[in-house]
Amino acid sequence: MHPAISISGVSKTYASGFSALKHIDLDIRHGEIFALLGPNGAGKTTLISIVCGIVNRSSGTVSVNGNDIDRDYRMARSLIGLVPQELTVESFETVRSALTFSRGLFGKPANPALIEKILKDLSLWDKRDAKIITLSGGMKRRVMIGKALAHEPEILFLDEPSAGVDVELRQDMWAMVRRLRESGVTIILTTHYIEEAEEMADRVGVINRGEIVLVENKEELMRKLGRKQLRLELRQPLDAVPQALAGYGLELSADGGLLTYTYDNQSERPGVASLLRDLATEGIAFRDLDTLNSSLEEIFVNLVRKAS
Ligand SMILES: Nc1ncnc2c1ncn2[C@@H]1O[C@H](COP(=O)(O)OP(=O)(O)OP(=O)(O)O)[C@@H](O)[C@H]1O
Repeated sequence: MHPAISISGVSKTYASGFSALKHIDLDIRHGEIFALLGPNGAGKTTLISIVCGIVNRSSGTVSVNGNDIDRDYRMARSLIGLVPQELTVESFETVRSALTFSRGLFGKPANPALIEKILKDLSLWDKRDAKIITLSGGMKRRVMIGKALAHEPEILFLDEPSAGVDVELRQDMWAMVRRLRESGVTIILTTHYIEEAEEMADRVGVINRGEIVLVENKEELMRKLGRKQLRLELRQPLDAVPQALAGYGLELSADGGLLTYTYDNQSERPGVASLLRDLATEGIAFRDLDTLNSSLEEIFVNLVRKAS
């Protein structure tokens, strides 16, 4: 089976001479939610604009479910729905006619029942006859999503779906994107909100300065690169970490009451069980303990910093 999207050796140099993408290789699998994560200006919009045929690439090939975006442009494009970053809806059109029109652009026969279903799924049915100009920002964004879905694409691109969307609406949108995935749609979202990738993605691709720094299953990424901390609140403050525990690289708080042990899966440091045993041997008792996992945010910041 072909990947949903296959990007191979894609580069982009803008007319200004700026090299926005440098030899990108990336496959998107059917049915996944893939988050393309990167800071502002990393090249996310450029990459999806190339896949959607809006921006010409300088080199490389792209295919959508096996259809080359040059040779089989119409087929490739009809498999994709794009929700751009900026709201580009006709203000005086009604919600329902905007969706109906979008479907028509792809040469698909009218399907009022489908448009009704999409509007209901997006909680826009009540607004079906409202002019778009009268809607709130969050509703306009949902209209954009509806327009992108009206021709029944297999793959949906969401470019910065949370930009300018308040926290509550963001949750609604995430729930909606998950429902879409459950219905079999492959979803690629670009974001610089780590929270969004952490919340939604099956896989994460990190892009920085036009290069893919890493592509990884999200859980795996957090397991491999995430660090963990064990914090122990001591019964009796210590003046210093005993020599016998030097191998753990423990940190002692200024007041001597809190010991922190940082470890990761690649570390050579011994495990938690042996630390607890050694603490007991040293006669160090603790009142409480907790663990902290580093977030995708810390991992991301480290990756981007390293690559800079
Ligand atoms: N038409 C253009 N001509 C020259 N440079 C451009 C053009 N469009 C984009 N760029 C540059 O290419 C780089 C990548 O832009 P792009 O919009 O793809 O980034 P992005 O990752 O989507 O960032 P953002 O999250 O800010 O949208 C930026 O430095 C941008 O200034």
